[in-house]
Parts: sequence; C-alpha cells; structure tokens
Amino acid sequence: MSAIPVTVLTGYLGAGKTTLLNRILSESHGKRFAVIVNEFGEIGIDNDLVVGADEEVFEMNNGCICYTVRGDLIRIINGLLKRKDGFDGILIETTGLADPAPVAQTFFVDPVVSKRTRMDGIVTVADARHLADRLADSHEAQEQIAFADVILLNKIDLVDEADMVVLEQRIRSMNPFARIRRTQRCEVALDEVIGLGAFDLDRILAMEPDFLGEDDHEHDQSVTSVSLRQDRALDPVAFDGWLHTLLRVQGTDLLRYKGILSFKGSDRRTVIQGVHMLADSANLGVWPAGQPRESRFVLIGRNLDGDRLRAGFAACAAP
Ligand SMILES: Nc1nc2c(ncn2[C@@H]2O[C@H](COP(=O)(O)OP(=O)(O)OP(=O)(O)O)[C@@H](O)[C@H]2O)c(=O)[nH]1
Repeated sequence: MSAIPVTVLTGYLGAGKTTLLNRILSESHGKRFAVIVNEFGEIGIDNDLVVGADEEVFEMNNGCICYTVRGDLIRIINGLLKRKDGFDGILIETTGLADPAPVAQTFFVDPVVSKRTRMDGIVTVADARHLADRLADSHEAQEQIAFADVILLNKIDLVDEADMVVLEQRIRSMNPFARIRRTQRCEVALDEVIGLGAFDLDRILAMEPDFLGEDDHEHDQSVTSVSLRQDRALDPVAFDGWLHTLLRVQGTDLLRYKGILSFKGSDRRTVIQGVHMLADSANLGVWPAGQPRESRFVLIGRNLDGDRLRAGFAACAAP
C-alpha cells in the first residue's frame, strides 16, 4: 500500500485559505482528495465551504471528501484510512491562528498514520497586502512563513509591483527554500501545491541558501536558516547522536529541517525531515547514477548558530 500524501494548509486569518480550499473542492481535477478542516478554537470556517455544518463528513460532487474536525485529528485520519475508496491525497486546513507544527507532527508520531501517510508539504497562504504588518506583530505569521514548502502570495491585486518585490525578499530572508507563487484568489495549478513529493527536496537542497543571506544581520529577524553540506559519507551513529542532541537542546527553536543524506555502508539516499523535536526518516532509493553522494541538510528556526551547526554536522562524517 503506498503512503497517501498529506498537505497541511496554513495561513493567517483572512489570507485566503478557504478560497484555495473551495478551488480544490470544486475544480474538476479528476483526483480524490480528503479535506480536513480543523475547526478547533472559536474560528469557524466559511459557510460556503461547510455545506452541512452539522455533519462531520460530506462528499463534494467532484469526488472530494470534506471533514470538519471537531474531534481528534488522529481518530479522523484513522477512520479515513479504513475507507475502501482510496485517496489521491489528504489536505488539512489549520485555523489562521494555529501553529501548524502539532498538525504536521501528527504525521510523524502516530504509528498507523505515519505508516500509511507521508507529509507531502506545507502550503502557506499569505495576504500580500497585510503580510508585512503581520510579520512585525505575529509570531504565528512568522512561523507559517518559516514552515512553508510553498507560499501563495495571495491578493496581488491589492499590492503594486515594487511592494511585491520587497515582500518576496523579506520572505526569502526568512525561508530561502519555499517556492513562492503570486496569486489572485489563490489561482494556482493544483500540482503546484499538492503532490510535491518529499517536500520538493532535491530542488530545495540544490539551492545555495548561503547566497541568500543566512548570516545576514541586516534584517533584525529571528527566523533564519542554515544549510549544511558534507561530501564524505556520514556515520549513522554519529549523525543520530548529533541530531538527537540538537533536537533535545534546541527542538523548540527548530521550526523545520530536512535533508538528503548519504550514510556509510548504504547506497540509498536517506531523507530526514522534521518539525521541532519530531523527526522522520525514509529511504529515497539508490543514488542516481552520476550524482555526487553529497549529504545536504537545511534547518530553519530561531537562534540558529551556523558555525556550531556546521561543526557538529562536519563531525558526523565517517572516518
Ligand atoms: N482582493 C482580493 N481578495 C481576496 C483574494 N483572495 C481571497 N480574497 C478575499 O479575502 C477574504 C478572506 O478570504 P478567505 O479565503 O475566507 O480567507 P481565510 O484565510 O480562509 O480566512 P479565515 O478562515 O477567516 O482565516 C474573502 O473575502 C475573499 O473573498 C484576492 O486574491 N484578492
């Protein structure tokens, strides 16, 4: 049974999450998605999405299944995995104020859920008109940008080109790895947000975030990123120890990390990714012919000490 890709959709209040969901629920894309709307907290979702607000589960006429979560996310997903009619993907909307981390972590923690699903990506919808203000005053808004694999910079009709460029630079300085898409009413091809596969890792890791200002102190921003590379194969025990210690000591600061690693004694590519303290690893298959077996690991978070991280990672190289 292949693992079902899960996409977490996040974004500040009013950014356009429901607009994107409506698009997915009503477009004829020929795919079957299960959409889980996280209704914890007092922030309801738009009535046009929740057709029958009393029901927990309902099917849209394009085949998508919509769930509103009033109970436990794991219970809902377990129920969903028991359904005989398969899914092409699961999409979870978190409320605008929610920290996406616990939702993303669910997929690494629960044994059944982590076996049957895989985190495909985190999509953040940002309101281009208000993002700069929110980044200044909201911790959640910063985290939503830092976590993202894809950022829809939405409501571009309300912002001029010069402001957009500044905004994109600002986003880049916080998260050099995310794919940024400018949208109006979240108009975006579905395969830009769903089915990214392994977080688009190859593309992300192929970038040179060092050029994008990881140690750039011009911006007084607490969220930064560090990218690590190593030509020599890693010692699995040393890496495990280093990562465990790092997560124990700095897990709360680590918003997101992901990497493709080459371990001594293995001809497979290992993917490691995580959110805060919880990490997950998987095998990507053998290294493609002609591709250097280089380990690459990127971290996004607060209070990251680049030199220390580089030294720690370098020490994981196998003798
Ligand atoms: N001008 C403009 N308005 C938009 C755009 N996209 C969405 N909106 C409007 O912005 C408002 C908020 O959009 P929603 O999709 O409800 O946003 P949300 O993130 O789901 O909001 P919450 O669920 O309250 O957090 C709605 O009135 C939308 O019609 C856009 O590209 N341009």
